[in-house]
Amino acid sequence: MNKEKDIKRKWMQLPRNVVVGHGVINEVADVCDDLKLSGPATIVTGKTTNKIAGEIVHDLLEQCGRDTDIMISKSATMEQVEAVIEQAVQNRSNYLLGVGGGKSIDVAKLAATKLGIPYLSIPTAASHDGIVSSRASISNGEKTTSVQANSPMAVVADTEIIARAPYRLLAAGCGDIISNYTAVLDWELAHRLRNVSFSEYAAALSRMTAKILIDSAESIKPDLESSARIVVKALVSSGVAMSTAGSSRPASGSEHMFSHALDMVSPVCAHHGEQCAVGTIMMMYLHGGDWRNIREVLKTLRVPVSAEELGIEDKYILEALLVAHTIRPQRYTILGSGLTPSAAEKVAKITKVIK
Ligand SMILES: NC(=O)C1=CN([C@@H]2O[C@H](COP(=O)(O)OP(=O)(O)OC[C@H]3O[C@@H](n4cnc5c(N)ncnc54)[C@H](O)[C@@H]3O)[C@@H](O)[C@H]2O)C=CC1
Ligand SMILES: O=C(CO)COP(=O)(O)O
Ligand SMILES: [Zn+2]
Repeated sequence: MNKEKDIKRKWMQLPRNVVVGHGVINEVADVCDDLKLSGPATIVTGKTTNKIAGEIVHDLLEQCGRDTDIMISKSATMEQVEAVIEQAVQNRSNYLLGVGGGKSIDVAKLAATKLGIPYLSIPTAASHDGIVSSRASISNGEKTTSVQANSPMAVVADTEIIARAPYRLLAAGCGDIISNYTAVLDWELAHRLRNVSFSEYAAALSRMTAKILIDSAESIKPDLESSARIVVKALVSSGVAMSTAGSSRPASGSEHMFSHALDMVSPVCAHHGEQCAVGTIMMMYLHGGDWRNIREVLKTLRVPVSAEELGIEDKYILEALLVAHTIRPQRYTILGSGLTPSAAEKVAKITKVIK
């Protein structure tokens, strides 16, 4: 047998340009020129983020003679993806620009992928690591699924804009990064118990990103552009880990399943990264790891560490813990085939997530 034929093939998609810094939004037309993007474009943004950056991007492109349209997306659902596709086809758009939080970027990402056109990722907050990744987290009304999508052709992360966003969003981004620890532990477990394919490089990059962020925790503070820069770099690095793996596995495990479950069961939700952070404390306890240290670092960063701080009732934390394993049944994690009600209460109480 020819052993060379057994070597797995891999196709990694990464952005061509990653532009990070003060005022870089002003370079958006140059980035489009560099990528040879021409013709009409559609900006996918949110109601708030349109005022913060969507309109700026629109005006900058129009000033350069680029016909640009704005579409306000309300949520990260298939419906919104279809609506963007319809508008982009009507406008004969040659490329999209996702401007805003994780939801606008994910909608632009999946719509561009389905249309077979490029897109740019222009985050207005460092709240999630989907800025760079080749995955889109889309809800079908019941569950959030992680869909394979194209990586952005370019990322334009203006740290001046990002630093002006509420600190809570930056803290949420830190939570999303710190959750890499339990995500990788779950991935290793699935590799050992279920023979799930595993990438040492993606896992090491993901863990290293979380470690660098934790080591920088003391210097991450509100209203500091240098803090926004630290977190953006970590989010880019974590997204590259996902793109390297061709899966969200390096950055999404049981703690993310808990967060997605909370989105389903709780009438009130906190930010994605905040919910993942609380999930990380509990899943680290289940893994037998140093959950107390994770909790302390999150407190230093002013990331919520309890149901009360999330603004979510204890009963929904318990409900989410009980259904989290059903969110992605194919994704094996420390939750296995589910927790019993008494185990769920125990983990949430011991880790001080509920009283
Ligand atoms: N595709 C991927 O690999 C990943 C996807 N995600 C997804 O991303 C989403 C979470 O991202 P988020 O940004 O937390 O959610 P989001 O898009 O809902 O934004 C959170 C809030 O922040 C506001 N906001 C954004 N920038 C602002 C600014 N500069 N000033 C004031 N307000 C601002 C938005 O208007 C929104 O109300 C989830 O749907 C999650 O599943 C998260 C991580 C990775
Ligand atoms: O949020 C993610 C990584 O931070 C990845 O998204 P999923 O949990 O939808 O796979
Ligand atoms: Zn996440």
